[in-house]
Amino acid sequence: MISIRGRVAVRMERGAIRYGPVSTIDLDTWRHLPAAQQPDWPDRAELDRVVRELATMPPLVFAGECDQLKERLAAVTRGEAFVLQGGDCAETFSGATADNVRNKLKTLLQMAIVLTYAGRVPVVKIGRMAGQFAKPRSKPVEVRDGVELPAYRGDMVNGFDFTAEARRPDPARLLRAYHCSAATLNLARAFTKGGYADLRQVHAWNQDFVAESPAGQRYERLAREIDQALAFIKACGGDPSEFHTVEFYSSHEALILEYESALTRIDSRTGLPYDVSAHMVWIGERTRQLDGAHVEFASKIRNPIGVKLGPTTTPEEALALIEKLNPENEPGRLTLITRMGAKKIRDVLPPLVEKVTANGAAVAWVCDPMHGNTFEAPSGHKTRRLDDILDEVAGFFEVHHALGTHPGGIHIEFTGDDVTECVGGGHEIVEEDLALRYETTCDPRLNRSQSLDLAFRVAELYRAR
Ligand SMILES: O=C[C@H](O)[C@H](O)COP(=O)(O)O
Ligand SMILES: C=C(OP(=O)(O)O)C(=O)O
Repeated sequence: MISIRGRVAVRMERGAIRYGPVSTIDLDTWRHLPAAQQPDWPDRAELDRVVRELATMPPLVFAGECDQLKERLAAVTRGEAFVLQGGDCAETFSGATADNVRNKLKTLLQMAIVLTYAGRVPVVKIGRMAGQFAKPRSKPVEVRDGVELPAYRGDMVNGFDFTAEARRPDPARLLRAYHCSAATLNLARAFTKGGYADLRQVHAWNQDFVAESPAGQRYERLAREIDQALAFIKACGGDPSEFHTVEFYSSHEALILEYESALTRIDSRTGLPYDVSAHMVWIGERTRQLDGAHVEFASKIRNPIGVKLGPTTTPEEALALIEKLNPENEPGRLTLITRMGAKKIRDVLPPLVEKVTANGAAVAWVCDPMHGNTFEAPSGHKTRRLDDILDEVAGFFEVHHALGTHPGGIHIEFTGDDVTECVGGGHEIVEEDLALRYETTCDPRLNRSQSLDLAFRVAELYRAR
């Protein structure tokens, strides 16, 4: 049991340091509550051994970085910045390669540039990366040709192959998830701080297949305008090398509580607990029960937290979650990620936003236009239509516009590759194309040109407000 009792806290508040006693924080209270979507670990002793080992591992992120992200999200809450959160649906161990990480970052950087330049808004860049290795599932088992096996729950838990051996939950995978997260984050930090993300590289991110797509060509025109703007800044005596690095943050769904709990540490500056597996973690639609273990766990850590809200969420539930997760109403602490579906958003989002706003809750509103818009194509592939995704985003902007609240960002599943998992887009992918390059292990992701299509549309919507 990890607990901190009677410690002295040092809290940074608006630059001032405040000292005060921390009340008893028992970080294990989640263990007494029902935890949805947890694997049925066959070997408890092995799990305990792995958890003990994880607890000795260095942090993947620092508490101070989590606080910095919280400040950035506070700006989103005030309507001064926009969140771009995205990456894989499910990262895989074999996918933790230099090429994959670079391609995903390229997509994120290109989208962020479109939003910043065309949308005229500072963008907070958060990857669904370096830890997104666990998935909640609709059914605990999968049946193929009469054979029933445990569902694939992400590489952190079991293997994707449809064999009894692969599908057996294996605690050693928690350690591998940690190491893959470390390698991915290390590379992401190198790319974003070491010159690759330099604004003067805007053209370099647009090479390979995407350059030929209509979105890639549109991007190239925008990149040329940025060149001119940088030349202008230089001519005025400014220093374009100021745009040499970007801030990048990691995030994933805090699903497997043994893993998240083993990576929760007491910050030496403040005496407060942070989940150092990522800068931000979120609670999924399937695990956001108010009296459940995930909400309890998240209520104890000091990271910025996201909560997914699906179409059945009532305003009372949203308010209760806010009260539990952000009782001090700290701006930047809580992001509500709505995933309603294009057909429902215009009906179900307004009462939520109205009640939460009337309550004075400081939250960032982010739109996940992916998870409410999945359907099965005749070929059996799970897919999403880019048009539905764009429509949900448009509905999100309409609702916030009508209520005078800030549409604070988007949360999406994309890849840096030329996959064929979602239909539509400038390089029209039709249902018959899905089998060509369908590589996701769970939900369908936007490819790079579809992601750019989306970024241009979001930038237009943001500017039009
Ligand atoms: O990514 C989200 C969920 O894990 C996913 O939508 C569940 O998919 P399933 O319905 O195939 O289990
Ligand atoms: C499972 C996910 O979403 P949701 O909880 O909204 O279904 C996800 O984002 O991977």
